Amino acid sequence: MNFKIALIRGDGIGPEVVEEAVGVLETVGARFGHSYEWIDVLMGGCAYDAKGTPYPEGTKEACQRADAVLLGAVGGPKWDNLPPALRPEKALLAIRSDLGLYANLRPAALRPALKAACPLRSDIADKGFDLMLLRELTGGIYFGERKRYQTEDRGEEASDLMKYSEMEIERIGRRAFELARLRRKKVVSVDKANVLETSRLWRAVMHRLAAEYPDVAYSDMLVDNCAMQLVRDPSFFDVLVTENMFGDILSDEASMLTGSIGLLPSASIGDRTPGLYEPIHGSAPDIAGQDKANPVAAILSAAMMFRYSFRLAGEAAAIEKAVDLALSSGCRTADMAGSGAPLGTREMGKIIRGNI
Ligand SMILES: NC(=O)c1ccc[n+]([C@@H]2O[C@H](COP(=O)([O-])OP(=O)(O)OC[C@H]3O[C@@H](n4cnc5c(N)ncnc54)[C@H](O)[C@@H]3O)[C@@H](O)[C@H]2O)c1
Ligand SMILES: CC(C)[C@H](C(=O)O)[C@@H](O)C(=O)O
Ligand SMILES: [Mg+2]
Repeated sequence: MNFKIALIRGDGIGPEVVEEAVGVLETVGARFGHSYEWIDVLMGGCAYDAKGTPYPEGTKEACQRADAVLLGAVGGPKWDNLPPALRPEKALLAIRSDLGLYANLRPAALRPALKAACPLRSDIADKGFDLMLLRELTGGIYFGERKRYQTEDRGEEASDLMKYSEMEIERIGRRAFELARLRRKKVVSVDKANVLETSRLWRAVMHRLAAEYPDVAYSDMLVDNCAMQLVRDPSFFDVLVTENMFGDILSDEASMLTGSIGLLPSASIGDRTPGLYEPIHGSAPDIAGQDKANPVAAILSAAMMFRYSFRLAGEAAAIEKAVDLALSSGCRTADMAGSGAPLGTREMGKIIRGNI
């Protein structure tokens, strides 16, 4: 088959890890008989530098015309003092929203070769874990009205509005139950219903849905407790569904249990639009341009593209096996190397390609 893939290489380590993911896609293409049309799309700080805006005209349309989008990361200190509307992160939120990508799948699994890298107690690490964090991606506090104004007697004041509709909660909730049916049939919904009204609505909708999926075990959990339960024993979780900001924070936490944030991929999916695939990590300005970044998260994002956009599970599994083989033969980038000698980004990518 021929796939049209939009590439948003982005900033910092973004271009470095996307390059390795593209190499892996090419290798999988050669092995399984697929070809690609690559469409380079400008977005983020690099787009601001080139065009004066992080989200140039035509970026959205180019992504809409593609079969899938692969993104590295955007942002970095160079652009941190721009006005909010010109910040690279604003473009990231815009593309997610414009493509209707409300469901963000962030799998966090302890890869067999990395048990020793897991910071949890050894008896817990030995059990392993494999959870799917499902993050609502186009609503909540990320998209509510923001204000900043001067008061008469309290100095400056700022507010960010957190808002959710039943429709937004129901569609992500259904995704959670459907995903759980393909896994271990367990959903934990994470909220802050002891304080937030949005969470009380979230919980009410989830309970209504749970009644429609009696074959799936359902429970609620408060987000502070969830942060603790994740580091106590992540094997408790199968599908964890939560709102936008809680999902952002909990997924970085979960990543470290797998050994490094450089390992975790994500898929952002809507109803009828191309999916967007990206590592959960950022542009890592501290290591950018040094051939130090771990390309595995981007490479596993390419595997998710095969699984969720192209519905080709064999190709996805081939990539995942190639990553596991590299890890079990001791290949480690600096973020995972401990006191051992680390491999560079390009070398790691080359070994994974060779394993396919
Ligand atoms: N999807 C995205 O585009 C995205 C996601 C998160 C952060 N960001 C942006 O990235 C910039 C930096 O953010 P941050 O420093 O808070 O988070 P970050 O994820 O970029 O980096 C956090 C730490 O993890 C390390 N790290 C991240 N990815 C790695 C990899 N693949 N291999 C090895 N080490 C890795 C970094 O070196 C750093 O020490 C900010 O501008 C932020 O807004 C973008
Ligand atoms: C860069 C930032 C806007 C983004 C988010 O918060 O969604 C990032 O942290 C992520 O996890 O993809
Ligand atoms: Mg994040």
